[in-house]
Amino acid sequence: MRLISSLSSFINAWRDYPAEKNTVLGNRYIVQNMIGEGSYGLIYKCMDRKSGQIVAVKQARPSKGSYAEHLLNREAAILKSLQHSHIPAYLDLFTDHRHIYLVMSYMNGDTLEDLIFEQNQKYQEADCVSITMQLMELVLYLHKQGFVHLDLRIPNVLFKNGELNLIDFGLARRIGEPPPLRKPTRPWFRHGRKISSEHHKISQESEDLQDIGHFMLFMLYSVYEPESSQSVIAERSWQEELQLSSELKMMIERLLQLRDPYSGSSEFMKELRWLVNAKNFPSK
Ligand SMILES: Nc1ncnc2c1ncn2[C@@H]1O[C@H](COP(=O)(O)OP(=O)(O)OP(=O)(O)O)[C@@H](O)[C@H]1O
Repeated sequence: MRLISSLSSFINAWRDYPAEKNTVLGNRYIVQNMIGEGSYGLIYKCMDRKSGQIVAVKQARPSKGSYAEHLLNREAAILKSLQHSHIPAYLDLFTDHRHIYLVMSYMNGDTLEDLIFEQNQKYQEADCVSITMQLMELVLYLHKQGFVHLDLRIPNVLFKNGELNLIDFGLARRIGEPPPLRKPTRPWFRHGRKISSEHHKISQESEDLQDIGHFMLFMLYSVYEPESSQSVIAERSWQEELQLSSELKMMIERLLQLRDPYSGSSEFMKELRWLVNAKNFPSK
């Protein structure tokens, strides 16, 4: 059994072996380096020899077969319908040696995941609120266009010189469209209260809002220091571990549907703006 599983991982690693520097994809895009490796895609920074532009080229991960191709095709269709300077622009979709590639504009920045876990950036409440406002501008745009992102996580937000870019529209869909074939699971924070079955009946817009709640908690945990006096590490909820203002705590609880959920992204944005004014936080 163990032999079969190590053989299959070996085969998958071989199938997903990334393209080398200077490989020409689709007879047009020259690989500079691989910039990302997600569960469903391999992403390269390339030079488009036709336009001379630097672009991002995402290949459906060969070992993930038709599901990865399905996600890449969806992502291409959605990017085609969007036009925003902080969302990658659709440029091309092509097949080369039976592999599918999506070409999009190259977005600058480090992921918020790298900033927190590799570069040890710390986000206080004011930073968290101002970054969330920037992200919400994009989420509001998406929702107004009739789409939901459904994967608003720290590895999908890029940050550079105070500018925020949103990527990875592989799980995004039109509001009202049936869910994708399957959806990756994500880590959840321990809550002070159990989520009732009532709360599972959530609209798609509020799925994005729930993700924003977790997104904010990741930022806020960057300044969390466990108490050294605790001899036994008891499991505590985020409400107990983080020292948040009562207003922000209540807003996150509403996002996570632990109390009276928001009616939609506009209501949450209105509250965020109110909080920025009330606390005199920088809005950007
Ligand atoms: N348009 C882009 N511009 C710059 N970098 C990008 C772009 N798209 C993706 N990347 C880089 O590649 C990484 C992985 O991309 P992406 O999240 O789209 O892949 P994925 O396979 O869908 O990943 P996941 O398993 O996290 O869903 C990103 O974290 C980012 O560093």
